[in-house]
Amino acid sequence: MIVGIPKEIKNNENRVAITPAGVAALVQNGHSVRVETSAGQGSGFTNEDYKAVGAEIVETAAEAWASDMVMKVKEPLPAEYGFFREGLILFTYLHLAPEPELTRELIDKKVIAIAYETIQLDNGALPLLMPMSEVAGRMSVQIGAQFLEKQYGGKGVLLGGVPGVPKGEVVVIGGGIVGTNAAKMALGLGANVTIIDVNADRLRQLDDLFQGRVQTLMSNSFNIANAVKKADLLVGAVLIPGARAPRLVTEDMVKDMSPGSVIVDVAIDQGGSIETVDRITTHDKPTYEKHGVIHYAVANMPGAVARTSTLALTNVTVPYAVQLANKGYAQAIRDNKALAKGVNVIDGKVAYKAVADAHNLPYASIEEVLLVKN
Ligand SMILES: NC(=O)C1=CN([C@@H]2O[C@H](COP(=O)(O)OP(=O)(O)OC[C@H]3O[C@@H](n4cnc5c(N)ncnc54)[C@H](O)[C@@H]3O)[C@@H](O)[C@H]2O)C=CC1
Ligand SMILES: CC(=O)C(=O)O
Repeated sequence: MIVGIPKEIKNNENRVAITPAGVAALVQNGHSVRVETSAGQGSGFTNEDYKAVGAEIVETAAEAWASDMVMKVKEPLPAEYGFFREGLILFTYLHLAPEPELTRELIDKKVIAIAYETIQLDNGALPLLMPMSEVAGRMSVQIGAQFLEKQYGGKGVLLGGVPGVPKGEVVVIGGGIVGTNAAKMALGLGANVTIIDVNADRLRQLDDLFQGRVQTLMSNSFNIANAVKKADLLVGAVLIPGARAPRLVTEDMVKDMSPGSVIVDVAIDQGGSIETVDRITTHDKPTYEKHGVIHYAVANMPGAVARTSTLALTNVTVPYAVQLANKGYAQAIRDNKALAKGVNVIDGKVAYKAVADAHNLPYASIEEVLLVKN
């Protein structure tokens, strides 16, 4: 199989979908890899690094896309839709629930679109989302701490406080991978931390993990309103896999926050969990202010720490890419239930229920689609 690696084109997206180690793994399995020139630059990998392990360097995005399978990091942007074609395997983050136009293009062009973020193990874990959630969760607090500084428009609160002065209040909604990593960083800085989740078992685990050093709260609008009101830094970290993020923090709750507080809505890639997060921001201009509160809503946070993120991402994506390349997508999906859950669009049908529901489109299970192919 020929595997293509285009250069990422999203604002400040410095990650790349494969490292030289990943190229080596595919080449050892008998595949060819085309890497668009300088695709690895932002992550510290040169064309020569890729050539040394057997990749072909191609000059244009079109040449990289003219492959059997394209691996990317971020969802394709409109400038890339022209490269879609029937039978192309696209293996990348897709976040289709808030992206009707992209969903329609993938359906119409009959792309086999496999989303990193919905590949799911039997225990519910999302192994290809996890490393980037670890990165974004950790970043959310360092970013929030920065924007709380006066010169960035913040209220001038140091999250750890100092002896004799109150600590900052960090409220995290969603106690999964992003939320846990945000809490670790916030505790490390010495802040008071509250984690809100809808899953009582998860709250128990968090209470054990942090040995009572965080306040856990059941997610309901009463608890959220009270917690948000006192937050210096609010981190949005909820997820219902594949679905549009639930809007848990209302505009009125944001109005109740004190001026100069900061919201980091990590869940923006699934549409955002806070009512006043009404746009996606970029690393170039990461924040806007509403009701006196600073809002940060960058959908590719890990792109800013690309070296770490590319290594962490490709550690988990490449083994699945090798399966897809070795077996072909249909057999790979039949053999690997976790991978099958990654299929969002195939043969012009939406094969992930939450995505179909988000767009009021018909849903066809992957089993049905594969049966027709037999
Ligand atoms: N902006 C960015 O650059 C990045 C964004 N993300 C996003 O961050 C979000 C969180 O990801 P993970 O932590 O990996 O997900 P996760 O599945 O590990 O955790 C989500 C948590 O939300 C909780 N939850 C669901 N509904 C809730 C509700 N109504 N109230 C309170 N909690 C609720 C779940 O019980 C779960 O514990 C996702 O949208 C993910 O795509 C991840 C990485 C980078
Ligand atoms: C998860 C995701 O969307 C990202 O890492 O950019």
